Amino acid sequence: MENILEAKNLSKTYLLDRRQQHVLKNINLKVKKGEFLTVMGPSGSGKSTLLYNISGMDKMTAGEVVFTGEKLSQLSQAQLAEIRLKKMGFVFQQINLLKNLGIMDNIIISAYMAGDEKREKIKERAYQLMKKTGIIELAENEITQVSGGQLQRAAICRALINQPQILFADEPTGALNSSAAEVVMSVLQKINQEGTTIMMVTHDVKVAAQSQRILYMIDGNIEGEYNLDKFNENSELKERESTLSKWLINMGF
Ligand SMILES: Nc1ncnc2c1ncn2[C@@H]1O[C@H](COP(=O)(O)OP(=O)(O)OP(=O)(O)O)[C@@H](O)[C@H]1O
Repeated sequence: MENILEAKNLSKTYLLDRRQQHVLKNINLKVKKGEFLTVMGPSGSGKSTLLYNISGMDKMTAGEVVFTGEKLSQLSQAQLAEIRLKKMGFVFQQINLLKNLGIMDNIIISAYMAGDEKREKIKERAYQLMKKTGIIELAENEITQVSGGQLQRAAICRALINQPQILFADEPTGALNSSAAEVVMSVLQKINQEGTTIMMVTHDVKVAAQSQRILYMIDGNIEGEYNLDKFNENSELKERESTLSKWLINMGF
């Protein structure tokens, strides 16, 4: 399968109290088009930093990231912003929807600001996304009137409004109770099955077990990789979760 994203010797170093802290150490990885990839590892191992650097949200210290054939290091800030707006979607643990806008306006604002399309066309796409994520009845609500799980589904709609090729999700279920997390994960699986590549960070084994491949990071390195592809789509989540758990324990999780 074709790669959508590739990191080559990706490194990130922070200067902290005049000391260099190597948070990503020559990371090499490939993300295949259409796959659902998860990054796990202990707190502080560099998972979020990997997501931010591989998506061009943060500036890598060394190495290269190639996204749909383009080298991110060679792009200007404006070109990077354009790619992030139109080809990438982002979902975070903290759901940063704008408080003074309703659900619908929060979902459509980035597409509307991009200025390429008429509002009605964008709204039609937003309705389709809200239908898919089960929040259609909330379109006219204020964001203070809905639950955390519904808000996260609205955030997913916002992330998908420009039809990105890849969705980056940093702990998308981290702030949710288990039933809301389940719904959000079924939404992510559906989106993935429809063709959007997903790269996600999570601490939660049950959440990770719903993806296809898991990378395990320790101290800025990718120390292992586990493939859940051998399970077919209908296999029990419990079975996937239990074999993944065994592997993670071996990795020191
Ligand atoms: N802006 C920054 N400046 C300095 N150090 C940073 C910065 N961002 C992250 N770090 C450091 O980089 C390391 C990796 O952080 P990162 O957030 O990527 O880890 P993580 O694996 O996602 O952790 P967690 O699971 O706790 O979210 C940590 O030691 C962190 O303190």
